[in-house]
Amino acid sequence: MRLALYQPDIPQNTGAVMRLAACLGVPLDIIEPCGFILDDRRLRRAGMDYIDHLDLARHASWEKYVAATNRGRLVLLTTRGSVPYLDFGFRPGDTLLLGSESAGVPDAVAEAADARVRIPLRPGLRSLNVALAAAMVLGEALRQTAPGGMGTDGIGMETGRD
Ligand SMILES: C[S@@+](CC[C@H](N)C(=O)[O-])C[C@H]1O[C@@H](n2cnc3c(N)ncnc32)[C@H](O)[C@@H]1O
Repeated sequence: MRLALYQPDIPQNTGAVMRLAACLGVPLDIIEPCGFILDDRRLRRAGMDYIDHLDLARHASWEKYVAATNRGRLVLLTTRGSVPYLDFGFRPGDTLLLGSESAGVPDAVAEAADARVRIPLRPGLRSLNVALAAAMVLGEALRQTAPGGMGTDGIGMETGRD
């Protein structure tokens, strides 16, 4: 299982996804350009020292990401997905791709995905924060594919920080 962020806009969100990926032992791909400088201090603050435990790959463009990665299925999280994520059968090699905060992903990227899943929301409400959407779907994907394997119990890194 991997996570991928398509052209993220908000460093605090990217920091939160980095922390999620580090804590659950899931590699993260960031598809640039980002709406901020990737070593932005706001991102460091959000990702804190968890960033140092992250398996991170950066890609200069969508085309370079597609060419460079040897991955399984690309599962796009999108509010326009046809399949509710709880009805989707995840596989261990899947990459969960999330869109940018401002615009999601372009049609060409959505069409290149092998599947498009959505988190059902109450009528009239647009979308979740990208990091929360990532956490919900990653939790379900790991529950299905790695029962009992959502990382080791690393409680108490004893850094004195949350
Ligand atoms: C703030 S949302 C993007 C909203 C954007 N205006 C759009 O139309 O896609 C950022 C990302 O979080 C994920 N996301 C948020 N809510 C979601 C939902 N209900 N179902 C699936 N993915 C969701 C998607 O990957 C989305 O591209």
